[in-house]
Amino acid sequence: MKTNELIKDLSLIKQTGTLPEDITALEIDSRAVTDGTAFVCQKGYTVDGHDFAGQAVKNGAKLIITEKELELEACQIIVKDSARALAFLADRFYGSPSEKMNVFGVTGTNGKTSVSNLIHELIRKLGGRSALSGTIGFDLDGDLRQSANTTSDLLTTQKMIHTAKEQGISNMIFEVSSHGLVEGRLWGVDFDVAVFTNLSHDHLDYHHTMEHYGYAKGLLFSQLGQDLTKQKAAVLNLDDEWFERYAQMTPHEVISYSMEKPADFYAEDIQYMADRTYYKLMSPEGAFDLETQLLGTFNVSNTLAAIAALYAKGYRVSDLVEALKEVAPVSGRMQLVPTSAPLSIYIDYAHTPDAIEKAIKSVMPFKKNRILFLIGTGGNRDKSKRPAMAKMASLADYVVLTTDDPRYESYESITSDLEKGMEHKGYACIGDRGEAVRHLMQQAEPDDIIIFAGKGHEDYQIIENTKYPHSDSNIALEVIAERF
Ligand SMILES: CC(=O)N[C@H]1[C@@H](OP(=O)(O)OP(=O)(O)OC[C@H]2O[C@@H](n3ccc(=O)[nH]c3=O)[C@H](O)[C@@H]2O)O[C@H](CO)[C@@H](O)[C@@H]1O[C@H](C)C(=O)N[C@@H](C)C(=O)N[C@H](CCC(=O)O)C(=O)O
Ligand SMILES: Nc1ncnc2c1ncn2[C@@H]1O[C@H](COP(=O)(O)OP(=O)(O)OP(=O)(O)O)[C@@H](O)[C@H]1O
Repeated sequence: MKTNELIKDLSLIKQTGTLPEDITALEIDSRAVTDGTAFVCQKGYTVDGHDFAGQAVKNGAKLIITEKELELEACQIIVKDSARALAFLADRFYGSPSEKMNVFGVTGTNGKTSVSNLIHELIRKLGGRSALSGTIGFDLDGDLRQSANTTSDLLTTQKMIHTAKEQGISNMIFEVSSHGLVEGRLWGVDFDVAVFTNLSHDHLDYHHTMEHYGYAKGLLFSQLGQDLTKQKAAVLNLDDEWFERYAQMTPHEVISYSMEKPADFYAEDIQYMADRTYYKLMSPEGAFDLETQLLGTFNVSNTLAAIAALYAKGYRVSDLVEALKEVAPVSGRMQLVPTSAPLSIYIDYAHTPDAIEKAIKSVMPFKKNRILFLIGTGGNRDKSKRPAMAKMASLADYVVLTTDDPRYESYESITSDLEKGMEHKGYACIGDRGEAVRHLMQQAEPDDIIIFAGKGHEDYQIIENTKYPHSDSNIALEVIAERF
């Protein structure tokens, strides 16, 4: 791209050296720089990209965008704020791709992956093409690639939208974390529909207060912007106390959904089965009998959110209801493990108090014997939620308290924090997750319902800084083979 074109209108303090005529790429990581790249220095919390500008030049960078003048051979553009400069440059370099696509953002404490995946799969079942970025990776219309974060850094985000657009995909779904919003990783993304699932205790090691956490999530709704000529909408959960505040953050249409009261989309006569859920969907286009393979109360809410989001972009409710029957559960979210043993095993990703409560309550309607529940928490992360998680786990008849990526924290430190919240004596503390799963399966009796929570789709345990292979379901099936 012509460098003059790239930096035209960029707010800059000064330029040193001669501007290269063209640049071949835009990067923020010196390790990715190749000949002819423009390198934008970004400050992290632990390291500062300005310290890698020299490395970037060695690797071929011809232009450095920096907040301070550096002792370097390459041309430098000095800006006041390099994060804002990056938002401008990435949007310009990739030709504002989000403006030419239908972009959906899904935020909330729980349900982001589930709702994003539902929107993505519904579009595809109805003949459209869609890309999805989130915890599970970057899914380019069925081609899954790895990504490091739920919400990727700003440059990766723009690259993903550009890649999807280049491949003729016209829909892009983002799972949006509060970290990503606060750090401006989505600056420049022109969202069409912003969806809110719910807000409850999580990530207080990062946000410190629920007020700040709630504010952070709200940034997505203000990011719908003020251009009322575009068909945009906020899809908000009427059952959550943040509904009103988020509605106030946007002048665009608000579409409500609820499991508890009349809303634009709401559920009546819900029936929970071990492998299906049925309800009557009340919608602006009338009432529909809805059937889904997704399980649990929270998935009723998630399906309502996804249907409302697509309705906002003109999809017919009847088509969505029909397509939903075929959509499979997201990997590791109340996923039934096939077994011939006379009991039910679910793998779930619940790792907040609210999600744990909902996971256990969702199997209660078809409980015949006991509910056995295994939960761990990560080491060196939000410790304040641990007792609250165990308090909710106490809803189960028998609980195993363990770890979920202990990192550098001792097993004992994690399980003793959890133990503080237990409300009955039917539990065991076993730090090693593999042993914990084994122990729980040794207790299992016919007709029990077993839930392994916290790991979901993940197939590893992080101990210190190493990932070890781990699968709750494989261990459970091994014990079943020995015992049943
Ligand atoms: C370990 C850690 O705390 N990392 C945070 C920290 O990064 P950092 O200090 O290591 O700096 P960096 O951003 O890696 O590096 C700064 C710059 O130097 C550059 N660099 C670095 C090294 C090098 O050799 N060359 C080089 O050019 C980097 O490319 C970057 O441009 O500061 C950055 C802010 O500028 C954060 O974005 C980053 O969060 C990382 C990405 C992270 O994983 N954060 C987690 C908490 C997170 O965001 N999680 C949410 C999930 C939430 C949920 O579960 O719902 C998510 O969205 O994934
Ligand atoms: N709408 C919901 N309300 C409460 N709990 C939910 C909801 N949807 C899912 N859950 C629970 O939260 C767990 C994680 O679901 P999901 O991955 O969809 O959420 P998430 O917001 O993407 O979480 P993360 O960002 O940690 O991946 C599920 O396994 C389930 O236990």
